[in-house]
Amino acid sequence: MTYYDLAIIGSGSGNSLVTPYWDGRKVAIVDGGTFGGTCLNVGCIPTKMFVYPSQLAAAAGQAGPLGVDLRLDKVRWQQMRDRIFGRIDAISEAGRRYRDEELENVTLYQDFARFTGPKSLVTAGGHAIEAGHVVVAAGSRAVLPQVPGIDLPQVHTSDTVMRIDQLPERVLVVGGGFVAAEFAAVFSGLGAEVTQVNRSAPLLKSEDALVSERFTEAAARSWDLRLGWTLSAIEEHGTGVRAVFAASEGAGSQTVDADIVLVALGRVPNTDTLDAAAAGFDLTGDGRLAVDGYQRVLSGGVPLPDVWALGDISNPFQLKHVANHEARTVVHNLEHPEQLRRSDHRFVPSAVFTRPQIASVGLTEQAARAQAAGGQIVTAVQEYGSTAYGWAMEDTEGFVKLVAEKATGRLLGAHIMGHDAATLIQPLIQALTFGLDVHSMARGQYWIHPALTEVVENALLSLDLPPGG
Ligand SMILES: Cc1cc2nc3c(=O)[nH]c(=O)nc-3n(C[C@H](O)[C@H](O)[C@H](O)COP(=O)(O)OP(=O)(O)OC[C@H]3O[C@@H](n4cnc5c(N)ncnc54)[C@H](O)[C@@H]3O)c2cc1C
Ligand SMILES: NC(=O)c1ccc[n+]([C@@H]2O[C@H](COP(=O)([O-])OP(=O)(O)OC[C@H]3O[C@@H](n4cnc5c(N)ncnc54)[C@H](O)[C@@H]3O)[C@@H](O)[C@H]2O)c1
Repeated sequence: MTYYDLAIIGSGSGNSLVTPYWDGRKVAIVDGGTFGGTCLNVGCIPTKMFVYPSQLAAAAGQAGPLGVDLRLDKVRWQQMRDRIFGRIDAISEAGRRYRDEELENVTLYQDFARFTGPKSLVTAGGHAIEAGHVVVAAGSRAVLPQVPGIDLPQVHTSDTVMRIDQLPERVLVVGGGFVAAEFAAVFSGLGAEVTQVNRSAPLLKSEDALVSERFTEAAARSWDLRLGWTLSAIEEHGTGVRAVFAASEGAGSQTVDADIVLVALGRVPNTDTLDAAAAGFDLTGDGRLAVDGYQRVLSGGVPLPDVWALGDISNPFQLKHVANHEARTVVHNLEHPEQLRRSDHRFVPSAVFTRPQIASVGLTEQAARAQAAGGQIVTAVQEYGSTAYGWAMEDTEGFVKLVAEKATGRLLGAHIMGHDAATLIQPLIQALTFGLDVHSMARGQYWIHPALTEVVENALLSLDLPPGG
């Protein structure tokens, strides 16, 4: 049994916990996967590095109405892939080497581990570890449905699909969430024939209903979209596969032939492989580690001393900026046990880097109405096409939707679909977070003319609020 002052399970967001405070103290980092975790190696970063060139390629099909005839000559997939992973793999390896070889006080165990007690672990290789403080940052993994053929080499998750050797001609995307939306857009933008099949309608159903509805329509215009079908089997067919789907309601089946299949049916926290329940940690109904507002792991509803968790293993958001925020909370709390700080989960934004892009923060209209308890909710929808920059783009899809409380003029939620939505939403995140009311936001500052941000200004002005509200 080796004793450490701090043991961190997971080198994704967990890696940022090794601050100078730990110099001269013994730290163990345990990770059986690729150093740097999901976001760096198989998540946010490589996906967006594919999204950008795919957008450039897709622009060829969008320029015609503006009087510019573009043609997509060729996509050099291998060069694109190698540029992306040439950069990412080097960052991962440099991070691993720094922790493993250069920091004297840190020991890196490149192995999976499971708990034998609240502050003791054993690695798969048999190393027993005990620690004064434990931080669980072991993330989540992709769900695979147990259907015949799921193990075929043509079947991928987001972990493997970005490393394939050539751009497939036909891609089948199964699922209707964030991962499915992003990869369907990437592959179709690059010229592959994409079929997306989802169990239910509409797509992206955690979004505001108008966003889900309009994105589903946009997706159906861009690729072959089939809703209401559940994957039941995959079989080899020539060099590719044939996937069989059963009608989600009623009888009937259909098949889709493709070169590869991307399965994107959600992610589950890695608490099972950690033996978290055996160590006495409380789990939420969906299998996450239960934590309090200070990121302390609970046992029997009570925070365990010096055991912390952060990121996908414990929060329901499954977003990197949330994991980073929680890591900052844990860094502070480890270093200042007398002045614990809470994580702030009030206004967690998200963006889906699909085509068109989507971003949201705060309450959807449906959630706001459910919570209103008699108070009146107002909404406004402003089309990009109603502003000068929207005219420049000849935009027909983009819009900003705002949700506010009538009596107070308080903004409750913002939802954007269209060009640069993830960037355009930032002032609205700021307004929600710092409690800026709608009128002050709209009229208390300049809005650059004729920037696309005018669509946000006009959406704020369109809300039917009392004067000054
Ligand atoms: C395709 C894709 C795209 C995404 N895009 C975005 C995006 O654009 N924006 C965004 O905000 N979020 C995005 N996300 C989500 C984001 O990647 C995650 O929320 C974030 O990486 C979670 O960080 P984490 O530190 O909690 O876990 P991770 O980064 O997953 O780290 C957990 C680590 O723990 C290790 N581990 C697991 N079990 C054990 C064990 N028993 N013993 C030892 N080690 C273990 C794993 O090997 C892993 O390295 C995306 C995710 C995916 C899959
Ligand atoms: N841009 C981003 O921030 C970004 C991008 C990608 C992923 N992520 C994160 O990664 C997580 C995982 O993404 P995801 O797209 O895999 O999950 P998701 O939760 O977004 O979507 C899962 C989809 O699969 C469907 N589904 C679930 N089980 C099913 C089953 N048995 N049969 C058929 N359909 C089923 C759901 O209805 C849903 O449409 C997300 O929660 C997201 O937070 C974020």
